[in-house]
Amino acid sequence: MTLTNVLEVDGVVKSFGGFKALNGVSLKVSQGEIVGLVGPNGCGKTTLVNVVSGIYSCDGGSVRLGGKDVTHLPAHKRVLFGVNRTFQVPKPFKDMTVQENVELAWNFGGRHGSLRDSVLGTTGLEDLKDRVTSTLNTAQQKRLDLARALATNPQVLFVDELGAGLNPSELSDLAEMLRGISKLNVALIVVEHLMGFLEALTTRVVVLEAGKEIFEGNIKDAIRDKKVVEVFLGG
Ligand SMILES: Nc1ncnc2c1ncn2[C@@H]1O[C@H](COP(=O)(O)OP(=O)(O)OP(=O)(O)O)[C@@H](O)[C@H]1O
Repeated sequence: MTLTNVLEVDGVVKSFGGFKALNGVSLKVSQGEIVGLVGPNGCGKTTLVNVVSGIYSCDGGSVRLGGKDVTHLPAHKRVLFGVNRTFQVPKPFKDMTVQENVELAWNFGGRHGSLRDSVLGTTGLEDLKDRVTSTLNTAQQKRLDLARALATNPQVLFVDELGAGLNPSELSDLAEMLRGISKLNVALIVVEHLMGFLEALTTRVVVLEAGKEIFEGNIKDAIRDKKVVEVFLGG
């Protein structure tokens, strides 16, 4: 079976002043794949999410979505080419209900696709759809962030530290939810520090350090890799 690359990031560079937060990072992800993106604090994970989703422009390299070069498109246009992301700190419209937030995201995403009607079910928010968002707890707000991103019908979805602060039972529900989303042919790039969570979820991890990729492969091999161990444990 030939897998289609829905995301192709090639040699991306991003600088802040004289500091290179990303220094030639490449990444290919195929339809429905779940890839872990890991590395120590400040290695460039969120910057990569911001560059691919179009929040930041890049200073070199290219980003292709579904074969289309989107390197110079702003975030709101890239959404229409099938990329979206969640945020480490969710920022829903707090005075709106859960359903209204999802509707707004669906409008923003160009009103495409069939996910709109199923996202509340997929993210376990059906019973909360009429709740004003400010009354949701942290785990529920994170699920709403996921629902809003899904409502734009992404082919590629970055999930940025969605597991942080969740208890083991909430983490297990989240893993199940993400597996369900990948079965809808959405490619997931999961940014996470929780290695156990990633081991149960991903087929492949990419490890960044100081803006460069230092490992790509199976997580079992990653935790035995000399360079990876050095980066995480200082040797
Ligand atoms: N807007 C910005 N302006 C200046 N420096 C930035 C900016 N955004 C990120 N950086 C710097 O770029 C580097 C990479 O940051 P980034 O947030 O991508 O790391 P990260 O791997 O996501 O870290 P964490 O695991 O802590 O979330 C850091 O040194 C950070 O301070």
